[in-house]
Amino acid sequence: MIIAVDGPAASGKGTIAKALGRHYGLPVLDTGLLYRAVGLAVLKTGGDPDHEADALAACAFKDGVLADPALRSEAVGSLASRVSIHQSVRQALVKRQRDFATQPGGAILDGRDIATVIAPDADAKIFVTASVHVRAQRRYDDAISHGGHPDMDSLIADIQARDTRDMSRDHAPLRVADGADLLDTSNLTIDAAVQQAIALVDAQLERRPQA
Ligand SMILES: Nc1ncnc2c1ncn2[C@@H]1O[C@H](COP(=O)(O)OP(=O)(O)O)[C@@H](O)[C@H]1O
Ligand SMILES: Nc1ccn([C@@H]2O[C@H](COP(=O)(O)OP(=O)(O)O)[C@@H](O)[C@H]2O)c(=O)n1
Repeated sequence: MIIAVDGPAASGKGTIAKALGRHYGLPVLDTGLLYRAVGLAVLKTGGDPDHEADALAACAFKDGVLADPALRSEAVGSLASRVSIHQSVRQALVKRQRDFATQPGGAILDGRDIATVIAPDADAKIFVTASVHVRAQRRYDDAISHGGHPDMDSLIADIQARDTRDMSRDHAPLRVADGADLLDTSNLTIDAAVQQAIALVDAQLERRPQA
């Protein structure tokens, strides 16, 4: 069984994907980390994230990089959204994601194009969203809890810039896939969002054609 969870930055898709993983006993891949690893590698090698050849050269990272806490920063998230517009970069990361998706027993993947490109035949598809303001507030609270000094206006601007880039790119733009259910978490606690996600997945699994 494959469950696809897509959505914009800080919508709560990672939190929901992990909770679904615990509920259904399935492994979870945060595919954003792959693009973040490419963004970080470009930064470290002094390349230009907007230059396709530089970004493609950065795709040959080792799996160990995915545990690097430096991947989690807002700056690397922004670099990730710049390298991810290149078709060759997306192509270089497809096999890793499909191998994970098709492992025996099933898997959950969260990202931007899981239900549209990576696993269009997924058994369940959820598109998680929330208002820009709520998403910026979540990033703000995260930064405060890690001892940071975030600026709300720049967080809002970063999220809006990332949404625009992710939704308007030519290859695998962020959009709600055919057959996906929308889950707006703006006014939901984490627990309520997870319960709704489980209910939506269960309902989609029920509707699956019987083999
Ligand atoms: N429904 C929710 N209500 C409040 N906070 C949430 C909710 N869902 C997620 N969060 C918090 O918002 C932040 C971003 O969530 P995350 O799941 O990492 O988003 P994404 O994977 O979409 O970027 C985290 O600190 C998470 O704990
Ligand atoms: N499947 C995916 C996952 C991420 N990405 C890109 O990688 C960036 C970072 O993704 P992420 O999921 O780590 O970002 P957050 O939602 O956690 O902020 C996104 O803004 C996208 O541009 C993508 O293009 N396709």
